[in-house]
Amino acid sequence: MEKVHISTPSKDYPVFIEKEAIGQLESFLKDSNREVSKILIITDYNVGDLYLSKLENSLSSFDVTHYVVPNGEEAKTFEIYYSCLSYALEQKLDRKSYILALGGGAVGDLAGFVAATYMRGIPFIQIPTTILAHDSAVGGKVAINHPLGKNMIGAFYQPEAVFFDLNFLKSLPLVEKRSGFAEVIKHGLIQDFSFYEWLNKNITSLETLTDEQISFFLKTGINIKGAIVKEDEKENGIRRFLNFGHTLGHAIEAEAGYGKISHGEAVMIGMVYALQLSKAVTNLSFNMDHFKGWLSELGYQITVPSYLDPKKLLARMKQDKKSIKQKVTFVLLEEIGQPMIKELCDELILEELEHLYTYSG
Ligand SMILES: NC(=O)c1ccc[n+]([C@@H]2O[C@H](COP(=O)([O-])OP(=O)(O)OC[C@H]3O[C@@H](n4cnc5c(N)ncnc54)[C@H](O)[C@@H]3O)[C@@H](O)[C@H]2O)c1
Ligand SMILES: O=C(O)C(=O)C[C@@H](O)[C@H](O)[C@H](O)COP(=O)(O)O
Ligand SMILES: [Zn+2]
Repeated sequence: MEKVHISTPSKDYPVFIEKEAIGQLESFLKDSNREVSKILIITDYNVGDLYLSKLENSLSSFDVTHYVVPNGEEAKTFEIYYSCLSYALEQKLDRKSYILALGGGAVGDLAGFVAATYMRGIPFIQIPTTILAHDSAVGGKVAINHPLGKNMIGAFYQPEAVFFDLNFLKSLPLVEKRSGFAEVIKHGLIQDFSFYEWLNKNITSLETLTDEQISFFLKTGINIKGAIVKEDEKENGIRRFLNFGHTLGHAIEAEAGYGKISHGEAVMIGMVYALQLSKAVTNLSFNMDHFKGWLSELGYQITVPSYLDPKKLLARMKQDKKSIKQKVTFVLLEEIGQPMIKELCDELILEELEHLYTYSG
């Protein structure tokens, strides 16, 4: 079984990446060092319909229950978080119980936060089912949203393991592939020029991705993220680079209403913006026309929807977790693969934002 090892100050854990990876889950849990009193699987309606019974059947020697939450961002609310905790209490989960997050990043973020806070923390395992979740399932950021900001209520809480079963990706709709692939491109842009070049050269359509391509870019992305999280688990320094494109991306998601524009698509607009800002601030040398042409080929919409007011987006960006005293801080690039952190003035932020309303791909 292919394995990436994640090492952080709070926990070391394996990420298994393979077709039929969940076939190994039961033996992982039966490891003599573990005592598993009960398992709660948290999933959403879409993923539950597709894969819940398969997962439950693979865990027949354990006492397993499940809780199904709404699809997508609707799962990352205080009400759903509270309902998961109530269900866990009703089912008498204890400190030897495991929570399994079966789904994309929304389920992973929610279930991880439930695990982090139930009885002050019980073990959990990520079972990602989207391309995007190569990012969200690794690194231990777990959270729910608040109407005033994305992921504002959360924790750093690492899973015991990640089981990335590549067969689950077969049912992923094109829009979700596009959302997830944005974070793959992010990993190349911030840390590895040759990986970015490989993606740019080899991935010309998201409809015809091969298993080999998917497996390669997921592993490379996870390795890039793992190396950063190893150095800076709690985001005091270089982990902020993983937020490339998110300053505007999160503002767009919140301002449009969670779930209206997918996380990856919002982050992609945010990355185009951050690249534009980098050109203005760091003299980044990068062929934007070529980049935007590639994104159009892949079907990305890279303009800010006209119904979003730039001043409201600026106000949202001031609430970003990287902002201190309402000064907006961006991840910029000096070169592809060389990120830096820079606080920018409101005038430049708004001036460059205007360009994103007019560009057509
Ligand atoms: N914690 C982190 O480090 C981190 C990193 C990146 C993103 N995120 C968060 O992740 C979330 C986005 O995650 P996502 O893009 O995986 O989306 P998601 O979990 O919202 O899933 C997207 C949609 O795809 C469906 N789906 C999931 N897997 C499927 C499958 N295999 N087949 C068919 N349909 C499937 C879901 O039901 C949902 O409708 C955002 O909330 C974002 O903030 C967190
Ligand atoms: O792992 C990280 O660190 C990231 O920033 C990864 C991002 O892709 C992800 O969307 C994360 O949830 C954003 O975190 P936030 O702290 O800005 O909410
Ligand atoms: Zn993200």
